[in-house]
Amino acid sequence: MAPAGGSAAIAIVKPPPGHPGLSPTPKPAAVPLSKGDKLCRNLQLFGSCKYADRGCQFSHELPGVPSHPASPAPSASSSTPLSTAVGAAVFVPGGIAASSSPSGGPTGPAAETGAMTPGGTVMVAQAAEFVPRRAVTPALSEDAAFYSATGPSAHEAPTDAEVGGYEQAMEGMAQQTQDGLAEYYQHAMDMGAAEYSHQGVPDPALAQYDYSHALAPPGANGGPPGLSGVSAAAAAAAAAEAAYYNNGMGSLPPMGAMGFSRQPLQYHLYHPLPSTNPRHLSSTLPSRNGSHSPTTSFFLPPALHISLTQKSEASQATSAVDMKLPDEVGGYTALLPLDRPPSEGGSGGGLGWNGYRGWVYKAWKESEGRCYMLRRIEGFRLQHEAAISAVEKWTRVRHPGLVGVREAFTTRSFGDHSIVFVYDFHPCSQTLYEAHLSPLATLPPNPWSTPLTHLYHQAHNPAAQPAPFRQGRGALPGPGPAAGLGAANSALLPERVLWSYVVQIASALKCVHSSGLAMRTIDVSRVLVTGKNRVRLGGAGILDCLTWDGGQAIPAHQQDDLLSFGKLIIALACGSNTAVHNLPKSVDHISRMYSPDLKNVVLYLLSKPGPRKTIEEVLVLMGSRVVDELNSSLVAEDTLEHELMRELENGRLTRLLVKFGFINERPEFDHDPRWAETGDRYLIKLFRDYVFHQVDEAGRPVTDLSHVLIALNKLDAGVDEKLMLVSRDEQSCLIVSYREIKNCIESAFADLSRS
Ligand SMILES: Nc1ncnc2c1ncn2[C@@H]1O[C@H](COP(=O)(O)OP(=O)(O)OP(=O)(O)O)[C@@H](O)[C@H]1O
Repeated sequence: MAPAGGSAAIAIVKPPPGHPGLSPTPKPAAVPLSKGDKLCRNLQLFGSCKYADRGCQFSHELPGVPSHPASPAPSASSSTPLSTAVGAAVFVPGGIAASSSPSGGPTGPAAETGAMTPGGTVMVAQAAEFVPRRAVTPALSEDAAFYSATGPSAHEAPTDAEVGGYEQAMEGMAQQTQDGLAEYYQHAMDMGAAEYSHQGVPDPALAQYDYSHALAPPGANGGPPGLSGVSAAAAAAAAAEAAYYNNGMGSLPPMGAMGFSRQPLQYHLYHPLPSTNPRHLSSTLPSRNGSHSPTTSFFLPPALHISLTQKSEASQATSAVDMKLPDEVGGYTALLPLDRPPSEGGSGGGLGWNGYRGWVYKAWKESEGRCYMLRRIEGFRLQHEAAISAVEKWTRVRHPGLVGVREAFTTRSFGDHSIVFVYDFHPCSQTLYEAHLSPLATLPPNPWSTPLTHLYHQAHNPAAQPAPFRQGRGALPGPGPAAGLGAANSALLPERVLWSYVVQIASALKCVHSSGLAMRTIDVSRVLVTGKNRVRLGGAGILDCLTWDGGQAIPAHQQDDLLSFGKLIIALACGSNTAVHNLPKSVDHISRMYSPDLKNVVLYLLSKPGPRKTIEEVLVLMGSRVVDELNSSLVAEDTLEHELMRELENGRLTRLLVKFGFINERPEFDHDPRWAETGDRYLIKLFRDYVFHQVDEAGRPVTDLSHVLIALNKLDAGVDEKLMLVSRDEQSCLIVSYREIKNCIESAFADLSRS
């Protein structure tokens, strides 16, 4: 297309050979120009510069174009769009113009000077490339090589400058990405760091026992010395994997040889810790009326979620090192020691069992797929077969305040004569001593617990003490140690918590004593704290077995239980295990710091044994405290609460059933024998049949308790759900909602009550 020339408002110029629109070859480096030689950018961008005559120092002369092109003569063509005007510049899209001519550029006179951009501006051959101010990355800077997303083609070998610029740009990007990731992973590792220290990594405290020699030397598992536990485990797993594949697919080596060790879960990936941002936090806090916001009420509260996950992990925990323990003991496998060494506040396999040393393990019962706690009494030789039968009685005692007893057996699997007592396992539990009295009571609950609760607490209040159950001491302000009583812990146990413990222990003792047994292990190092303010008596049946006397001394042992109970309260109230040695001072401390009720209970428990001194009497003495405790929210999220809830529910349903009975068993009401058969009452009668008198196709009675409970609960709630009631002769059928039936019952009962 050859323009006529002359009348065109803007001359068509030939794009320069090196223009990126014509050729993918790199742009030659710009020749340095003086200010006066540089083309004004206004001219490039807008086609004119209004400061051209008012001091703009840049050049306004387009090469080959008069500095002030003659104004086009007013003509019809002046109103014609530029692109269609005769002689108008031809729009040359970048990249394709190159193919318009075999010579590599558009032809014609106008092509000599410049090309028109879509904006109608002129691109000039020697114009300096416009570089936006934001373009600061090396790849986009003036000196950088031209970057093509597809990379240089084979016939266009990139120059060193291009390669350098590109690499520099990529390195910059990679560095940024790496920094970001490194920061992210560092954060993640920080959050999970404590987790690693307890999972799959030997607890250093265990090293001082017999297990120490079993610790793998640095680098023994293929990793370099000093390799962290996690990466060492990963290396071991990788080595095992390599061995597996090198062996040929499918020839799996035995598990032990593979040495796979379980990787700790990254909880923060599944359940991010709640935001500490006050704006976000407010949405997770209960509202003023105590209810949670609708957005959060669908989910478990974070603390509960973490605690449950923590307990689950503690149950699954295994040791990454060989503890030199038997593979199997009486059907229990995967033994894991739970004793804490004295350096961590435990007795570390103390001689507290009538002079015998006791050890505690978590173990799995393969046949049940459940976890249990084994307490092994080392070096004990059973003299009387009957002694072990004493444990059988204990297996029948079930109480939420007692660590359940499962069985007992003798074994030589440990290389000696041992007797093993099997109990329910309560993950993440501590003894009362560890929780409240140990000078090291700020340590985590036990070596195999995951520390997420601590992270949670730290995230919210870094200054707060970490352990989940330690809300009593350390966190709350108190008057300080009980002076002169050898107090091991500085803060006062709140009375509310103390009463909670006392009531729970008394309730468990009552159950034990009324079963004709005696605990004999009421001591701060035998009572377990298994949840928030939840305690359970542990070690049941052991002393019965070790000091077998045919059960003759049970009454005396029951009296001892009461005495020990009093001593335990003193120890907790005074914050010291030795406070009981200075009774007058201890009682004085209690009367100053706690209510008179508590002092009375303690004095009663410490009084002389006698036939009239019983646990029932203690409960009477506690009086309203027992009721308070049952209504208390302190025992939330635990068995006791669930049992209480069930009681409440039963009570509610019982009231409902009583109403039913009243209504249906009153044929004589109002001198109308058909009262219960007519009006709204007929509906109730049909509903009673629906709930209690279901029959199958053959007319046989169906006794489905869950159907009864579900129907009664829906009735109690008065839901809108509809149900179909059918008469016994199947001649009438009614569709009503639970709400309507509830209203009928209420009004019928009200009629009865009025009569
Ligand atoms: N039933 C149980 N379930 C879960 N863990 C338990 C159970 N019983 C005890 N433990 C754990 O075992 C640890 C040691 O308990 P133990 O009763 O042996 O205390 P101790 O102070 O070491 O006494 P001793 O060594 O004299 O027997 C406790 O810290 C507790 O975490």
